[in-house]
Amino acid sequence: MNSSKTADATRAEQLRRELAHHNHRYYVLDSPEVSDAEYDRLIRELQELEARHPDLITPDSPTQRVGGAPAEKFEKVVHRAPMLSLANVFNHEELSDFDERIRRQTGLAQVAYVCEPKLDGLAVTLHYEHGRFVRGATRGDGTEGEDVSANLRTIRSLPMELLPQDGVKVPGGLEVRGEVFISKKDFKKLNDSREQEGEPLFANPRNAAAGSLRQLDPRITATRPLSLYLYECVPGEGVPAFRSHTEKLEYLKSLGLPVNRYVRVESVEGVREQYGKSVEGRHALPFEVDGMVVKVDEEDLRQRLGQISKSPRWAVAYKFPPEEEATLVEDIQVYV
Ligand SMILES: CC(C)(C)c1nc(N2CCN(c3ncccn3)CC2)c2cc(C(N)=O)c(N)nc2n1
Repeated sequence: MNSSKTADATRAEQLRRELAHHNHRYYVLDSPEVSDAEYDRLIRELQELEARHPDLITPDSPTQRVGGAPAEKFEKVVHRAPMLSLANVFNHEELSDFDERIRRQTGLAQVAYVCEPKLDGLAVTLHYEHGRFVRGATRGDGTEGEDVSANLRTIRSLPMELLPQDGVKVPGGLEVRGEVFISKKDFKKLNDSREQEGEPLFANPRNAAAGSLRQLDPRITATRPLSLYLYECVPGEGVPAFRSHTEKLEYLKSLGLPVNRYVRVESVEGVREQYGKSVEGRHALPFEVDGMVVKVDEEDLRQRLGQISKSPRWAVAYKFPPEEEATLVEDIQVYV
């Protein structure tokens, strides 16, 4: 390479690193260090360098998020480890049954549970190799999903390259799972703009997220305000063995991955209390939820409990009652 080309290559690599850092600050930590104008200036400088030297373009460049031509169809992907389902509990008594069965099977007087908002989105699995995002898929039937990598790349909070914080070592291979969703604020903006354009409105954020992620044309997906939170990490070479779920979530955060901050560790009494608060508090959350996911925190307890067919014995979805407007419709039907 001649000197100016080498200089350009060095500058392009430096810009990619800077932009990945600012992307993490803005979309994952929600605390930008630079203005949007400054961020756009950096992106434009990288785009100009890549236009001058197309061979400098790397797949994880922030300029590659906006996706290429549409695919004919989605490729099928078989999940290396099945994506499990969740048994539902609907009331305190069923929650107590869940807790009592675990205490009986483990001989423990008390169990620590992690409570996570149950995001009303769709489950995905993401693969990173040597820290680079290489592929992502929908959950599908738990065994086989669809490769939606090009669409996932458009999600700004999905790092194209892991950003290890405070000296964490990046594993050779990493598979993480989480939920793609659209926040309430972004959903309203999306439907308002569709109304302006005379386009059909989305019924709810979950449908909008599912429809956007399953677009064959990633350029359309890139116009949709998709968000992502990760909550699971599949065991793999170079991936530490975690003592608890909370430790696992800290690890995901330390790699620059977005993790929901509304997560708490509670005793079963605390879960009950948290559930009561969340039924009321769900309207204050920035995203739609249809319950809480209650998970045993300790990894060794999970191992001892295992799973029944497709659902873990160590986690349940603690569902909220359907929204009041649903009952209103029933009343009208009864009245009619
Ligand atoms: C890893 C385990 C199995 C414990 C797990 N599984 C989940 N799900 C399974 C069933 N899923 C599913 N999806 C479609 C059809 C049937 N099951 C949808 C994801 C979780 C979903 C959420 C969420 N929504 O916020 C969450 N915070 N944690 C989860 N944790």
